[in-house]
Formats: sequence, structure tokens, C-alpha cells
Amino acid sequence: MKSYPPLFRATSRFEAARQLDFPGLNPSLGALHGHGFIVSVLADLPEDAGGYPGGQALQLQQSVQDHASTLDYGFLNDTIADPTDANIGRWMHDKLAQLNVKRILVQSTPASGVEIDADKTVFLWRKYRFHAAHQLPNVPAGHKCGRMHGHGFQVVLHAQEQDHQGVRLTHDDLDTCWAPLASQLDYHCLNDIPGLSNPTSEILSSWIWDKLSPALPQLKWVMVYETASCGSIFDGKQYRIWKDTTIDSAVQFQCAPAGDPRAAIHGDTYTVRLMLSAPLDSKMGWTIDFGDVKTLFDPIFKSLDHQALYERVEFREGDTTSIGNYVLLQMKAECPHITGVQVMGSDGVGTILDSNSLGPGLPD
Ligand SMILES: Nc1nc2c(c(=O)[nH]1)N=C([C@H](O)[C@H](O)COP(=O)(O)OP(=O)(O)OP(=O)(O)O)CN2
Repeated sequence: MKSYPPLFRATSRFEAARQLDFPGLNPSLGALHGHGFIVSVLADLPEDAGGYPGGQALQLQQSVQDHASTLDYGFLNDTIADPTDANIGRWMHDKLAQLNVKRILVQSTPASGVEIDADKTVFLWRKYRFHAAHQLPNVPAGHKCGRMHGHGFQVVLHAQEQDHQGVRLTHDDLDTCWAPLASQLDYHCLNDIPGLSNPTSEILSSWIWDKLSPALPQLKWVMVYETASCGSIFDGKQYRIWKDTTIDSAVQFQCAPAGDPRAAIHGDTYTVRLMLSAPLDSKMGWTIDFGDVKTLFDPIFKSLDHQALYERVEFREGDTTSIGNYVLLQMKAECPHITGVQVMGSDGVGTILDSNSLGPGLPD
């Protein structure tokens, strides 16, 4: 069984001020203001990037950090003309032109940002929260989701910034589209809402898609976070679900040169994200039960969590790619619906192994 070619992800933060000015923009953004920005870059790097096996993601991190640090505690307009999130992303794309960048995410607030493709197509996203109760009517007796319970759901709307006529969408436009749905969903019981009698994450994501896409043709993906660790993405055709788990492991980059701190035994808390895709089960209203995904992953989790991975030959390189490859191959043997695995260290540096054309990045 084969794994997938790795994409590396690096994340950097910077604090900066800016002033924006374009027609249709919320006038308050024209005032001098500031943000704690997060920039994440996904790149396809050659095996020898980083100078030693396992060093690629760290090399990417260094490059992103070097450029982000030139913006830190600065006035962005001095460096980037009209420093919108999208233009910051384009600037970073140009700075990293020597790398094979597949996607850049720029987040100016915890609830909004942009994503930029390899060809510099821009997507806006905004995250909304609503408070709702639900119960899944078709689950087997004793399943915890058969009881009435509730969540602080989160929804991310992802839309292309420009339509075919060049009309530019703003985050405020997303807010306007979301507002009528918020009043239907927030502080309600989902089962009482027409179309949501079986309110799984999958059904909710396609329900939101159906409500919004006719008036918002730029909509590309709807993400529903049922809890902080699981949810569904719908793009109008296909469902993808994800389930996150953290593992706390000891590692060592055994190919790193002497003097590199990672050559020593150290450790990290890694977030392992399992991505799956399957047709919707029309009775259950889901693709695969998150609980079943957790059960299938459990032996793999136990073999990684609170373990000395450096003692095992498959983790000799000590990096997130070796952990990802291991998880992907083990999970594939158990579950044909697994489409990808992402493993991120606590600093947002990690590896994505995915069979699918690159889907949207989940915001931090
Ligand atoms: N594919 C789906 N599976 C499940 C859904 C769903 O909508 N789609 N929903 C549920 C439950 O409603 C439940 O609330 C989610 O539970 P769970 O997967 O256990 O998620 P947690 O975050 O609570 O899990 P922990 O990892 O234990 O924190 C079930 N399945």
C-alpha cells in the first residue's frame, strides 16, 4: 500500500498595523487599525529540502518566518500596497516564489481570513458560531447522539473572492448571507427546523449549501464544526468529514546534524487530523460515524500516544511526515474511506498527505 506525496505546512504570526481603502469595504477598515496575523503556507518541497531527511517542514518554517518577521510590528502600507489579507497572501506568495507553494492562508482575526491558490485565486472565509440542540433519530439504541444534546456549532463559509464578471465579494457580504440562517439556527433545536429532522454535520452542511448557493454563486465550501474535533465539509457534490485527535509523543530527528536541537530526544503534542470521504448513508444521514472513526483509530492512537517513537525505525526521521505515513497506511488497511491525514506540531508546522485535490484548509 502506498502513501501520498507530502505537502508541508508552516505557520507564522506577526503583529502589524494597516489602513485599507477599496470601494464597498466596511468604512471602519479605512481607519488605522491592527491585527495579530497568522500566515500558513502549504508547499510541495523536494526530498532534499531542509538539508536532511525530516528537515523539509522546518526549512519551510524558516522561510515563512523570515518574511513574516519583516512585517512584524510594522505599518503594512509601507511594504504592501492596499494590505488586505489577500494582498498580504500575494506578497508572501511572491516572496516564496522559489518554493512550490500550493496554498497560502492569511488570517487577520480568529473568525476570518483568506486562502490563495497556487494560481493566486483568492477565497474568503468567515467563521460563525451558533448554539443549538439536536438529537439524531436513526442511531442505534444506546448511541450517545440519540439523546437530546447540544453543541456550540461553528460554520465556515468559503467563497471565491471574485465572480466571473470581476465583482469582488467582501466578508461583509458573507455576513449578510449568513444572517437569516443565524436567526433560524442560533438558540434553537435543529430537529424542529424544516429539512433538519436528522441534523448530522453532513446534512447541516448541505442544508446550509442549499440555502446559500443560489444567491451566492461564489460559494465553494461549507464547513460545519460539530465539536472542536470533528465536522463535515460540503462543496455542492461531495461530503468530506474530519476527526482530530492529539498525540503526545517523544521523537528525535536522527538524520539532523550534530548541534541541531532536534537531534536530541524531545517531544511534542501533535494534532492528527483524519480526512474521510464516502457517499451519504441516507438512513443515518452521515457518511461514517465519527465514533466509528475514533474506534478504528484507537489502536493506532495507542501505538503513538505517550510513546518513545525514536525507538522505532519507521520514525527515525522524527518528523510529521513519518507519523503521517504510518497513520495513513494503518488507517487505510482498516477503512477504505480515508482520503488523507494531516499531522501538525504544536507550532503549526507539519505535513499533509491527501489523495484528494487540495480541499480548503481548516482555519486555526
Ligand atoms: N459522520 C457523523 N458522525 C457523527 C455525527 C455526525 O453528525 N456525523 N454526530 C454525532 C454526534 O451528534 C456527536 O455529538 C458527535 O460526537 P463524537 O463523534 O463523539 O464527537 P466528540 O467531539 O464528542 O468526541 P470526542 O473525541 O470524544 O471528544 C456522532 N457521529
